[in-house]
Amino acid sequence: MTENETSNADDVFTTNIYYGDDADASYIEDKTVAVLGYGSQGHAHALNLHDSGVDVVVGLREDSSSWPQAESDGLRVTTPDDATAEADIVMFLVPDTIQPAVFEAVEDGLEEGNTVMFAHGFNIHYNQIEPPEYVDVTMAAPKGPGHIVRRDYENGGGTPALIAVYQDYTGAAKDEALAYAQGIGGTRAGVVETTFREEVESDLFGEQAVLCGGVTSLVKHGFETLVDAGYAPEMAYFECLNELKLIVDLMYEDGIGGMWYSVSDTAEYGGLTRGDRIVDEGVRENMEEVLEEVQSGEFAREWINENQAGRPSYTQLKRHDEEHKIEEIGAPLRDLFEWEDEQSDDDAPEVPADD
Ligand SMILES: NC(=O)C1=CN([C@@H]2O[C@H](COP(=O)(O)OP(=O)(O)OC[C@H]3O[C@@H](n4cnc5c(N)ncnc54)[C@H](OP(=O)(O)O)[C@@H]3O)[C@@H](O)[C@H]2O)C=CC1
Ligand SMILES: CC[C@](O)(C(C)=O)C(=O)O
Ligand SMILES: [Mg+2]
Ligand SMILES: [Mg+2]
Repeated sequence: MTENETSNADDVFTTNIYYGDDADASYIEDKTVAVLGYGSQGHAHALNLHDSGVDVVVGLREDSSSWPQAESDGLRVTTPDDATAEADIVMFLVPDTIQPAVFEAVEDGLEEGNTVMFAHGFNIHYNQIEPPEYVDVTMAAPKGPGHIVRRDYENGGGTPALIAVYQDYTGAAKDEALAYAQGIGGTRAGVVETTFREEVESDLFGEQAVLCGGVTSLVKHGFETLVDAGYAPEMAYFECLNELKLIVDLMYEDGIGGMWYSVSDTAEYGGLTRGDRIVDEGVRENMEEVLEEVQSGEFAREWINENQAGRPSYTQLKRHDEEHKIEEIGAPLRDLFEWEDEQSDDDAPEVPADD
């Protein structure tokens, strides 16, 4: 299939989107990729690329807790600066707030024509990292959590991804980024070409307003409304959190219409008449405010300062969230799912007790 060649896609798509054969693996197959970090995205990129036949070296600090795991997964591991020195492509997959320091530590190992890559453009867009002019700077950003990027790939599928070029020193930056996105499984689902600015702003907005912030707030408000009115927390958990996954699965598979088709007419009428009263114009205005904070750099400054101060608000908010009744009731309910044992562990992220 070539660019934009899907059923009636040409009439609908507004941007370049790439699939399977649009990517040319030769742009990456003779190269060594250093994946710095072996967390959520790091393990997925490293393992997917390795399984796609790419030479991968993982870069980790010497006392890293991820080091033994990466080695037992069959990967070569060394320090970030050694990995950078031997690699043609260096993908930064340590946390955003750590990346500037790691970049500074490895920068001397970058050679002319190498590529510096990101899965999120925060540090480039907000000027926290300034790469030298003699390298390419690109992005391959999966639109999904790393553990799902790995799971999708292993199951023969893929997670959609974005590619972007910030600096094209070699003239091959885009082709190489697309080949990388193919290597991690992105072209199996669709790879959208964008810019660093668009990726950063849409990603931060999406995770704050809808995917992580908005949805958890909606779930907790629904749960609290039922529990405060005297309903059993177990029932409120199944109604407002567990079933959300099942409803979203239907939207994922067949769109919003597919979900309405499967639920009852009563649910459909109730949802169509009440939904906009819950998420109303005020919520829309709040979303616009959140987007504005992202676009102006206000959120980025706040997050950078929060880290410089040792994360006081983050730590407190996280603790508060972990202590919510919905978490207390949810854990034993999930433990008692009869299929829990078979489904666990290889593909489920381990949630540490604390960090
Ligand atoms: N999480 C996701 O699914 C997504 C993330 N992204 C982007 O991908 C990038 C990586 O994010 P994510 O995968 O969440 O990161 P993680 O928090 O999962 O990264 C953890 C990894 O970074 C290493 N690390 C942590 N601190 C340091 C340090 N001080 N020095 C060296 N290594 C360190 C850890 O090793 P150690 O064992 O040594 O602590 C571990 O290997 C970010 O740019 C993020 O925005 C993009 C799309 C989705
Ligand atoms: C939705 C959160 C995310 O942007 C992601 C998994 O895509 C992230 O930064 O982790
Ligand atoms: Mg994201
Ligand atoms: Mg993000």
